[in-house]
Amino acid sequence: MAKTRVSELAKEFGITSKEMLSHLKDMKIPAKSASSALEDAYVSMVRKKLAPQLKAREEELRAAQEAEEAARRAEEEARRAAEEAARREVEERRQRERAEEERRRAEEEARRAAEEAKAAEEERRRAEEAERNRVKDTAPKSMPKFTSLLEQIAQQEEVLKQKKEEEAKRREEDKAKRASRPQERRGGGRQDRRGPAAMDVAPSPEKAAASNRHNKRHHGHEGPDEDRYSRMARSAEEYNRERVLEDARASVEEASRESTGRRKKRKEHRKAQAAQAAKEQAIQEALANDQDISKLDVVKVPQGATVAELADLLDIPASDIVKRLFLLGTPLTMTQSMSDELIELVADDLGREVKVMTKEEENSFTFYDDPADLLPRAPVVTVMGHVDHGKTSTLDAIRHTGVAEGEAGGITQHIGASQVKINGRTITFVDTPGHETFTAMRARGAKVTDIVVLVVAADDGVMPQTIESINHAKAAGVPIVVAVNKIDRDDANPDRVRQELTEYGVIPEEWGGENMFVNISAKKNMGIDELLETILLQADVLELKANPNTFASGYVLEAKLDRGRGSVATLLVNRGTLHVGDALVAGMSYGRVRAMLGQNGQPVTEAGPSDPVEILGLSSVPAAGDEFRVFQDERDARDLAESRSLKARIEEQNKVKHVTLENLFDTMEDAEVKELNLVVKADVQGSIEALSDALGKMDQSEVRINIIHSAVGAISETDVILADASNAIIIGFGVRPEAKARAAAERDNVQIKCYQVIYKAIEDIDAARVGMLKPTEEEVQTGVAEVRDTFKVPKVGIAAGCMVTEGEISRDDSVRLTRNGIVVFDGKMASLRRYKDDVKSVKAGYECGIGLENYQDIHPGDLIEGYKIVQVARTE
Ligand SMILES: Nc1nc2c(ncn2[C@@H]2O[C@H](COP(=O)(O)OP(=O)(O)OP(=O)(O)O)[C@@H](O)[C@H]2O)c(=O)[nH]1
Repeated sequence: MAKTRVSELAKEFGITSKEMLSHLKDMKIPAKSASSALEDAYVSMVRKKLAPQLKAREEELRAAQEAEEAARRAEEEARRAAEEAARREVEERRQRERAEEERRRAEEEARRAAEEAKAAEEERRRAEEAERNRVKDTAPKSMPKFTSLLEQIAQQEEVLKQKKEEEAKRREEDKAKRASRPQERRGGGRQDRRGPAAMDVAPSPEKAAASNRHNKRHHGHEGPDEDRYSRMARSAEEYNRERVLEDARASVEEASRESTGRRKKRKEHRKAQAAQAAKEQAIQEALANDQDISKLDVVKVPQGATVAELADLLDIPASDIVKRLFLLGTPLTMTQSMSDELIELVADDLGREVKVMTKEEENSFTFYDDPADLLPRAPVVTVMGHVDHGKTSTLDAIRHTGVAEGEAGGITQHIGASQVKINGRTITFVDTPGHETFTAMRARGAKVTDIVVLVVAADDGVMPQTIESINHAKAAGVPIVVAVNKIDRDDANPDRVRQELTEYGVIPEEWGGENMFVNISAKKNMGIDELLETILLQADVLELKANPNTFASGYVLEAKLDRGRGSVATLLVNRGTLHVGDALVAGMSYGRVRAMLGQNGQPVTEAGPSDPVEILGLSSVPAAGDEFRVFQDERDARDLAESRSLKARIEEQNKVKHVTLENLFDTMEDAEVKELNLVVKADVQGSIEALSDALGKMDQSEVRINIIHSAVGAISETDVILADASNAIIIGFGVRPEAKARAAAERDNVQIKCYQVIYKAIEDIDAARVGMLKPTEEEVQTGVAEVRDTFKVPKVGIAAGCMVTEGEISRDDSVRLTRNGIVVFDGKMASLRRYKDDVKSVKAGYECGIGLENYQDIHPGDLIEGYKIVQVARTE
């Protein structure tokens, strides 16, 4: 039940605190600034409300990320494709060049081979010719025979030559073929080179160079013997690769420049956010540990501080602030209080950091837990529902203790909350059913309930308090589990209950809603286990956790003054573990835990998160809903409690003096309003709350009822002194005045009224209120006199000689002079005389002289009516 800051919540949704504040405003959730603490109820409300938005945002982010990723991938792909295309282009060009070169070389070779063959043929023919000529010259008789032999040789040579030519031609064709198929040749090069044609022809110098180049390239360096074409091809390849790479890089850079800019901005924004968050965290941690946040250059400013107070806190001349306010268009004087926004604006303008502390924040604690320290805790449940729908019976069935039948005395101990175990798990129930307590606690900032069990009688359906309960639970953002009760009754109609509840947004899960429903009969003990299991299911959804290994904190559920045991308070721990002997502060009370009792009155030594426990040992009686916190040092606890009491007293005193522009007119009008001041003392806080609730509902337009002080405990002498000083009545519930108080009341004439039942007190107060109503004014005629004559009286003017005909006219009556039924004068008498004597009154049947104040125009025959304004008490 730790609170969550607006900034944390905003972070969770990935939005700015400002955006979150605007959402909160829309949802009518009170939050002043980024560091305002929010109740869990509000937090869950916000989470619920903003969940779709969060989801949408996540989607958006994911889509953006995906788009970015896709763009990046596309860029990469494009870059790779461009590189590949460039590489392929270079490769192809190189292949084309190589093929061209090969072809050219093959042609050259063929041409040279043909020339060589031609030259050799020429040579041979020339040698043959010479030989023939020589043989011819020296030939014997057998020459013809020899000649035919030569001819035969020549023929054979001719055949050989033809064969050679054919062979050369075939080789040429082969080469040409090989040149046009470089890949194939490379692939099967070895075989080809080993082939018969290759064996015949010695490798050409070009071929050797090419093979050299191949080897050298392979070894990563180039030699002077590298041929021109391969050099050209290589540099072309390099040039192309460089150019393509450069282009690709440029386009990648161009494409990513925009997103880099965005990334940079986002990074800066995140950095600023992180710094802000770190600072807020530091402030909150410091506050949580009661450290001085001024070390962080942050000034704590109480909410509603005046211009002068703010100046004082910031240690600057007030005129500086007044000037800034003027420029901001909100001129205020030194003693006027400032809104949170104004305080923050002005401080910001001054380059200062402030933390506006709400009263709640001043009195509440903020704790930080490492998520690793959090352990599951039991859910805390409040049972609500319409009167007589079976709240008590349900709780009773759950606890099997017979509370409903034995409320008057069946239970040994009643500490305000109880725990049940089911399937080895615990559930804590707040004992006081009904939304009044729930809301009263919530109004004090105490968030004790995790789950509401709404009991609806199946025979009665949705009733006014059912709706109220739903509204209260919803306002607090607490999930509702519906227990449809009394299903044992013949006229039970659980489906109708489900149907009716849908109208109020409570929709069963099986109908697509969010609420779990269980049919039960508290009386017949049916469905109770299922209800408990459902509560646990709901609790699982909530993932309730707390850190048990720290100093305890939580809320006061109920507190009272016990005759024998002193101040007794039921606490619900929501964090840490409470031990006997711990020093703690609860509201304005402090003390050491002298003893701790569990739900059945058994002594316990410690209480962990979600455990209710009754403690003894506090200095005074805290109020229900007060937050409590354990301190390491009792002195710190006492100091805090005392400073809180002092502050409360000062505030009480200052209350009447506070005038702001907003309440100025009210206060002026209030001068007409009567006040009935009360000092209320009671045995339990609940009675005080019930009374103030009832008083709040009375018509206070004419008589304002102020409870100037209320507390649990006997009526003391100080109460009487306070009542005397403030003209108040003392009301006591279940308490009596101490002897000294009684004596003081008698001495100071202070009324003390003691009651046992609340409605009687309310009746009396209402009677007193009516008694104090401004009486109505009524005119009462006193007498009538007829003007018979007029006289001139020296120094007075005209006086009328009259005869009183009706009643009795007195000197201090108001008079009306009428002529022919028309009022010509309405005012006071200047004189009333009989003969020469001034008289107090004149009765009917007597003559008298009447002078009117500042009026001379009196005629015989006029009537003078005497009248009085009397105040008549009202009966409402
Ligand atoms: N038939 C039947 N009667 C029930 C059941 N549960 C409660 N009742 C009766 O309903 C009446 C009201 O029950 P309570 O438990 O006092 O109801 P409640 O809501 O606590 O009432 P308040 O405290 O007055 O608001 C009692 O007479 C119970 O006996 C049930 O399951 N079946």
